[in-house]
Amino acid sequence: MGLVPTCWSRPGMSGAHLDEWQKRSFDISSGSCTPEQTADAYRAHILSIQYAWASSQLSQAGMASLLRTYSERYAAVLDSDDPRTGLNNYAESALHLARSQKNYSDKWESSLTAESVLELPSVQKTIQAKTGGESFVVAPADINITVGQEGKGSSLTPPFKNVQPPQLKSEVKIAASIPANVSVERPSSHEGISVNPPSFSRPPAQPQSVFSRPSPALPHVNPGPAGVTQHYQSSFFPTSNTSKRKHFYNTDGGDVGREQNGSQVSSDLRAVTTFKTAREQFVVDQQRKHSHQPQRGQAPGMAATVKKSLGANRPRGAFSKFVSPIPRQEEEGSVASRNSNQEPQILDERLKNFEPKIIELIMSEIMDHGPPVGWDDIAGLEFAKTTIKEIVVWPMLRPDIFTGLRGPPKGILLFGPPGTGKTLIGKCIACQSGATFFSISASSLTSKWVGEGEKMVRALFAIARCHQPAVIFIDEIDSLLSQRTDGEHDSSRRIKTEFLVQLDGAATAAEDRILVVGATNRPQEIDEAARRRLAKRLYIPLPEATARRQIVTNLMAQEKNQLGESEVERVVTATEGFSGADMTQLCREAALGPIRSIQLSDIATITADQVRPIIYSDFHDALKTVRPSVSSKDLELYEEWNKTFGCGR
Ligand SMILES: Nc1ncnc2c1ncn2[C@@H]1O[C@H](COP(=O)(O)OP(=O)(O)OP(=O)(O)O)[C@@H](O)[C@H]1O
Ligand SMILES: [Mg+2]
Repeated sequence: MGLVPTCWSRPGMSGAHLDEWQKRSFDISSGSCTPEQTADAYRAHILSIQYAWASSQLSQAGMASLLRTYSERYAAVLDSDDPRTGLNNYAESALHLARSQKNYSDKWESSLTAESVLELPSVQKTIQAKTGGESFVVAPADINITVGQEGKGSSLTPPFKNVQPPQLKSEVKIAASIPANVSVERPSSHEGISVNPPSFSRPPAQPQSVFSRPSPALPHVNPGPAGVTQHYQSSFFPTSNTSKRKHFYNTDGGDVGREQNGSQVSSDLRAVTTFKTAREQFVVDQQRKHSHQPQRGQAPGMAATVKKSLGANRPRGAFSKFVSPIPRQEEEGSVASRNSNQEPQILDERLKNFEPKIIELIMSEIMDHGPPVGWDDIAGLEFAKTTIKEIVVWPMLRPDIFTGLRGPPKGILLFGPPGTGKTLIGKCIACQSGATFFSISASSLTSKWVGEGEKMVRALFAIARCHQPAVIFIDEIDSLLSQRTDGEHDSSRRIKTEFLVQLDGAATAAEDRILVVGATNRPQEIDEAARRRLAKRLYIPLPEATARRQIVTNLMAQEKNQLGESEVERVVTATEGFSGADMTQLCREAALGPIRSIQLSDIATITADQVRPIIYSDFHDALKTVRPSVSSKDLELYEEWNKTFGCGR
């Protein structure tokens, strides 16, 4: 006994100091002390250790080791039921208080009501001793029992005012459900008021847990009767039933959601612990991910169209989804729940025959973010815009009216010279139609694997069917649906065939609200079967004078300019044969005019306000470098094709 662990010693610790500690230890364990004295001495010893650690006389490791040693000895004195050596912490009265402790499915409620405290034999005994055998009834409400504050006087309510408290030394506050303002102190003797239930003060042989129970290895001492104030979170504390407690402690992440009896405690437990198993964390991440995905096809006019990446940008690191090549037995039963967490978009029965990889690839083609494009942003093209509104927007909004003969066509082809706004119209449809908008490029439907391409096309239409109303926009559709030739590769031929079947075949039901919008500047290369299926073929011509004026006015409105109406008119006249893209390019070039007029030496210091406005001469200069990109010969071809196949007036 009295051995000081070697970890106590550390450089700089004096020999005299060590002797002192050894002496104190010996005094405690010499056997000449009463249990109370021994307990007090151990407690003082523990405080000294903490003090020594706090004042840097003791290392962390040394302090922890000593605390462990002395806390155990201290606890042994408290718990021993031998009256010669211990304080019998598990005395009858303490067990009595703990008896009504509920199992861990309920919030723990102490039996320590005002009545029960008064009924305690030790309390009655004390009261009777002090009042000469008189007994009285006390209204429990708002009783403030503070027993045993040595030298501080009594704070008892009137009926107790003559009662002298027993000689107690410390205070234990029970923060459980004691009725208003009842605070009861704990005596150091087992004859006094003992309100600390055993499972509170020291659950025997409990492993380390997430609870705030002090650990012997930490600078908190074992909760004892004196000198230590404990605030227990009773609802987090497990029952004293060992088997249940064992189950409770052994509950791993997988059990958390499965607990039946322990739902209250487990939810509380989850509230206090931040630990999650990898699987739980994964489920939470997935839910978060999918909850962030906007509802598609719900809000017409919602902003935004940016094509999602085609999977290449998705993380492939440690956090990417691992798909085991062999389905595990135990997982098969929980496929539904797993799917509900991980792949909610693949729940549809109609998609069950498709590989998740393909579905994921197609889903990534859905546009749902990006700069909003409105109909007014498209200059001119009034006929095309009106027709598209008729075919796309209104039937999407009022499917009940657009039925039968009024039903929209299944396909539209936008054709015309480059840079005239075909892609812009596609973006506008994406924003304005309120439909799920798939922007598909030919490359995303082709695959190096034989047979994958057709599957992709089938999956595309199947997913679109699940997300109706849907618009499938295929820019540069000529690359996908060009004329079928004898020499072409078999796989690309099959993709085309599949596309035609899906577009107008048995696979497509009459009531399906799926519209394919194709755009091309090479309409003559489109396969004749595809041409027929893209029933509405709209010519998107070069902008007329009005449209060109609108483009210039719209773009100049965003910049500081000094263009008069007549000057704008001169620009419009000078740009005959320009496409919309050419007009945009011209305005960009003109906007650089004021910058070019700045001296090179000033460019670093000039403020934005000092840059002069755009003037007509800037356009004049720009017109020298920007030329129309569409030749008149090309235009004739478009006009010709429009006369033959187009649906315009
Ligand atoms: N009618 C228009 N109104 C306003 N801006 C237009 C118009 N047409 C073209 N533009 C401008 O030209 C740019 C290019 O247009 P867009 O990409 O729609 O051309 P396109 O018809 O798809 O060409 P391509 O056939 O080469 O794909 C647009 O971003 C826009 O700035
Ligand atoms: Mg385009």
